[in-house]
Amino acid sequence: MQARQAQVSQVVVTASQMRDIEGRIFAAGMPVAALMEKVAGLISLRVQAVAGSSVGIFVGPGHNGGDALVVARELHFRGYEVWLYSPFSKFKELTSQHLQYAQSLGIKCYHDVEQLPDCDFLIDGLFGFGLERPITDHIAVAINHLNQWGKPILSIDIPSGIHTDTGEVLGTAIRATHTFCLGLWKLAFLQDQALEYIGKAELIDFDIPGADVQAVLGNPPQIKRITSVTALSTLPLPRPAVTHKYKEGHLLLICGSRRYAGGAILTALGARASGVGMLSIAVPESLKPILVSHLPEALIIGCPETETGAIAHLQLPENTDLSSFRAIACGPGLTVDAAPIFPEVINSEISLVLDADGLNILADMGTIPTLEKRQAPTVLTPHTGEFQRLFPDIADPKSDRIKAVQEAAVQSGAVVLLKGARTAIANSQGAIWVNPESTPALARGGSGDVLTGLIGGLLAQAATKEIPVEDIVATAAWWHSQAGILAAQERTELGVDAFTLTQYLMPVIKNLGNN
Ligand SMILES: NC(=O)C1=CN([C@@H]2O[C@H](COP(=O)(O)OP(=O)(O)OC[C@H]3O[C@@H](n4cnc5c(N)ncnc54)[C@H](O)[C@@H]3O)[C@@H](O)[C@H]2O)[C@@H](O)CC1
Ligand SMILES: [K+]
Repeated sequence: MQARQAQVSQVVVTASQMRDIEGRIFAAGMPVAALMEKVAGLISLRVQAVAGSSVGIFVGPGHNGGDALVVARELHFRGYEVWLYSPFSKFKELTSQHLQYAQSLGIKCYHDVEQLPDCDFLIDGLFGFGLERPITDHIAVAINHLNQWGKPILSIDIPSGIHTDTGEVLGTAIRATHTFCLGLWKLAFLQDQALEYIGKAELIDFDIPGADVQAVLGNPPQIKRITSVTALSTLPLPRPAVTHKYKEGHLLLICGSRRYAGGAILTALGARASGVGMLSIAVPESLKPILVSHLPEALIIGCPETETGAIAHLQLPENTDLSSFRAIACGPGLTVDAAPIFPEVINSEISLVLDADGLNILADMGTIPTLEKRQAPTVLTPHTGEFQRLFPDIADPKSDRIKAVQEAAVQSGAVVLLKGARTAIANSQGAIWVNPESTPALARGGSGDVLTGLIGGLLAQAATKEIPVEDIVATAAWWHSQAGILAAQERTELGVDAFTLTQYLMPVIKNLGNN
C-alpha cells in the first residue's frame, strides 16, 4: 500500500496521457459510470470535511460536470442545501442523466449565475482536463463573477480555465481555494503560473492500476515529482563505517568579491550542511579573514584580485590543480569582472555547478558553444531572468517552464535547474524532476547561494557513486525548500533569511529519522 502511494505521488501526467490511461481502464472493462461514481464518491467525502451546509455547484457539459453532479446528489442526501448552476444546454450523456436525476430529487439548476442563492461554499465542475479552447462570452463573465463572491471554491480535478499541461489561463479561470486533483497529478499543478488559481492541492487516489500508468508513461516516466522518498534515496546516508574525509568528497567553491562577501559565506554554509568531507573556498585575497572566521573547518584559498575586488586568477595551493577536487561550484558574488578565470573553470574535467555571476559570464561567452567543450557534468541553476540570458533562443519560460527547462537541458547538455515556486530540473535526455512543495519565504537574497553550496557538496560526495547528477540536484532542491518550509513554520514567512535557512537544513533530515 505504501509502495503504491509512493509511486503515485511521483507520477505527473499531461491531459493526453491521462486520457490514454483512462482509455486503457475503460477498454479493460471498467464501466465509465462506475468510475465516475467511485471518484465523485471520494470527492464528496473530502468536501464534507470542509465547513458549511449550503453549496453552489457549477456543472459543465463533460464528465467534470458529471463528477460535480454525483457530488451534488451525495451532498443533498447528507443534508446539505444544494443548488446547481450550469450555463450549458447540451451535456455528455452520462452527465445529462445525472442532471436529470439530481433535478428529479428537487435540486434546482439555474442558468443565470445571478440567480444562484447565497451559499457557504462553491464547487467547480465546469471543465476538467477536457478544456480545449479559451473560455469566452457569458461563461467567462460568469466565472469572473463567481471569483468575486469571495466564497471558498473547491475545484474538481483542476480549476476550470487552467490548461492541464502548461497551467496557462485560457481566457479566464476559476480561482479555487482548494483543488482535488483526480487520480494522478496533472502537469499544471507543477507550473508556477497556475498556483494562485489552484489554492491548496490534494490528490484523490482512485486506484489507477500501476501497469496502465507504466504502459502510458514508460519506466521511468519522463516527468517526476520529487518526494521525500526519492530525495532520501540519493542522500549520502548512512555513511560507511570506515571512511575518511577525502572519500566523502572534496568540493571547491569559487565565489565572492570585495563587493559581495556574504554570497561566499552563504554558499559555503550551504556546502557545509551537505556534509561534504573537505571544503576548499577560493575567494579574493581580501576576503580570506572573514571566510576563515565563519568556516574554521574550510581551506580558504586567497586569490589575487582585480582593482574592483574580484578574483583575477585562480591561485591554487602547491601541487593542486582543479582535478584535485571532486566538484566545483562557482558563481555567487563573483561579479562579471572574474570572467578571466572562466576558461580554466570550463575546461576542468570534474562536475561543475554554475550560478549567479557564473551564469552571467557563461551567457556572455555563449552558453551552448561554451558548454560543448565540457566532458564532465555541468549544472546550471538560473532563475527566470538568468535563464532568458543563458538561452535567448528558447521559448519564454514564463509560458511553459517545464518545456523551457527541458529544451535548455537537451540543447546545452547540462543539467538545468530553473528556480521558481516549483523548481524544475532537466537533464540532457529531457528527463525532468519537479519540486512540488516550497514556500515564498525563500524569495529572498542569498537563498540561491545556499542552494549552490548544497548542490556542490552533494555532487562532491556522490562523484564516485553511480547516482545520476539530476537526481542529486533534485535532492538538493527538495532539501533546500523543505528547510525553508520548516523555518517558515517556526519563524513565519518573514523569518527565513538565508543564514537562518542554513540552520534548518540539518533538522529537515533529522526529522525524517535518517540521521
Ligand atoms: N480521467 C479519469 O480517469 C476520470 C475523469 N473524470 C472526469 O472527467 C473529466 C474529463 O471529462 P471530459 O473529457 O468530458 O472533459 P471536461 O468535462 O473537462 O469538458 C469537456 C467538455 O467541455 C467542452 N469544452 C471544452 N472547452 C470548452 C470551452 N472553452 N468552452 C465551452 N465548452 C468547452 C467540450 O466540448 C466538452 O463537452 C476529468 O477532468 C474528471 O473530472 C472522472 O469522472 C472519472 C475518472
Ligand atoms: K473543474
